[in-house]
Amino acid sequence: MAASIAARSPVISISRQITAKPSPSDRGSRSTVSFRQPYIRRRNVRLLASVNSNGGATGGISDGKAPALELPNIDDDSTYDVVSGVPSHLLPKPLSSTQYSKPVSDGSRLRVAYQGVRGAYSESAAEKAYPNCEAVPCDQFDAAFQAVERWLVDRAVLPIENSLGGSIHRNYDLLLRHRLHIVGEVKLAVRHCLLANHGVKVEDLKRVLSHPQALAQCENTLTKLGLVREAVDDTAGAAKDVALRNLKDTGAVASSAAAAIYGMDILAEDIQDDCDNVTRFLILAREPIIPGTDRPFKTSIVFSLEWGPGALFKALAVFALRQINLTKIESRPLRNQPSRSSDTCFDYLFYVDFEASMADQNAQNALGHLKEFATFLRVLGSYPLDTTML
Ligand SMILES: O=C(O)C(=O)C[C@]1(C(=O)O)C=C[C@@H](O)C=C1
Repeated sequence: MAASIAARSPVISISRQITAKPSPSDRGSRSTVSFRQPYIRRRNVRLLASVNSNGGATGGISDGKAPALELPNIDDDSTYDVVSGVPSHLLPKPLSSTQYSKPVSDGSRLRVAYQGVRGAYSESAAEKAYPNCEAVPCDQFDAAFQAVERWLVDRAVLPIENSLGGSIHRNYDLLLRHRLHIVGEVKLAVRHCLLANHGVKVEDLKRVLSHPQALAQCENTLTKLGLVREAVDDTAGAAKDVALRNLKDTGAVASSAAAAIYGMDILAEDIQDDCDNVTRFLILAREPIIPGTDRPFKTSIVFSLEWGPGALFKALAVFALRQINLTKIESRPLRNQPSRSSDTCFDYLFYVDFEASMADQNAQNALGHLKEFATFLRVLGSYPLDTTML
C-alpha cells in the first residue's frame, strides 16, 4: 500500500528554512493602495487624518518632527513592488479570478501541495479546490510554502482555521514569512472516524494518534473513551503509522478515506464534538489574482500598530466607518522587536479578513486610511469567498 502511495507523488520535504522577513524599506508608503503591495511603514507615525463623507481619507501623516507628509495618492497608478523595487507593470501578470481554478496552460494538471500524506483532509481540500489536480504531499506546512516558491508545484492548499479547534497559528506565521498570495479559500466539512487495525475493538485501545487539531476537535469522545492522546503531523499519517506498525492497543483519528487507503477498520464515525465541524483552507499562489466585483470577495491583511490606548479600536474603525464587515481577526506576536522598558507589553501582528474586494473603492479607502497609522501593513490576498454548500 505504502509503495503505491510513493509512486503517485513523492512527499516534498524541504529542510532549509526560508527566513524572509518584511523588508524595512519604506518605498511602498506613497504608492497606490493596491492589493499587490506589501506595505511597510516606519514606526512612530502619527495619525492626522480622518474620513471624509465619501469614505476617503483626508489630512496628512507626521512623524512628529518633519512637516506632515502628503497623503498617499490613491488615484496614482504608478506602483512598485516594495520587495524588488520593480515597477508593477513589469512583474509577472497576475491571475484573473476566473483563471485561478483553470489547469496550467500546457495542458498538464495543476500541481497542488498539501501538508500530510494521502488521505489527509488537506488532500480532500486540495481536490475540492482543484478537482482534476495532482495533489502533492508535503511533510510540513513550510515545505508546502517553499514548494510553491520554488516552482515545484503551482499552488498550496493549507488549513487556517477550524470551527471547533480555532486558528492554525503556524500558517498565520508562515503567511508573513513567505511571499505567497492568497488566491482563494475552501471550506471542508471534517468528519472524524476512530480507526484501528482489523480485529481490534474499542475496549482494546489505550492510545490514539492524530493531528493536534483533530484531537482537539474530538476532545469529548476521546475523554469518554479514556484514551491517551499522542499528536502527530497529520491525521492520515497517524492511520498509516498505526497500520504499518500493526498496533493493537492504538487507534487513529482520521478520515474514512484514510481507513480505506491504509486498510483499517472504522470503529466509530462522526466522533467530532459537534457535527458542524468545518475547516477553512487557504489557496496560495506565487501571483495574486485580479480582484473582481462580479461575486462576493474577501480580503486578508496583516498589520501592526503603535502601542497605546484605543489603537486597535481605531484600526478596526476604518472598516466599521465604511460598513465593511470583518469575518476574522487573529493576533500573533510580532517577533524580533526590540524589547520595551515594560515587561507587560508585547507587540502584535493583527490578521484581519474583511468582506470586500480590493477592486472596491470603499476597501481601497479603508486601507488607505489604515495605512496612515499602521506601522506595517500587507495585503495577503483578495479572493472569492467559498460559498459552496458543505
Ligand atoms: O491532518 C490532516 O488530515 C489535515 O489535513 C490537517 C488538519 C489541520 O491542520 O487542521 C486539517 C483539517 C482538520 O481540521 C484536521 C487536521
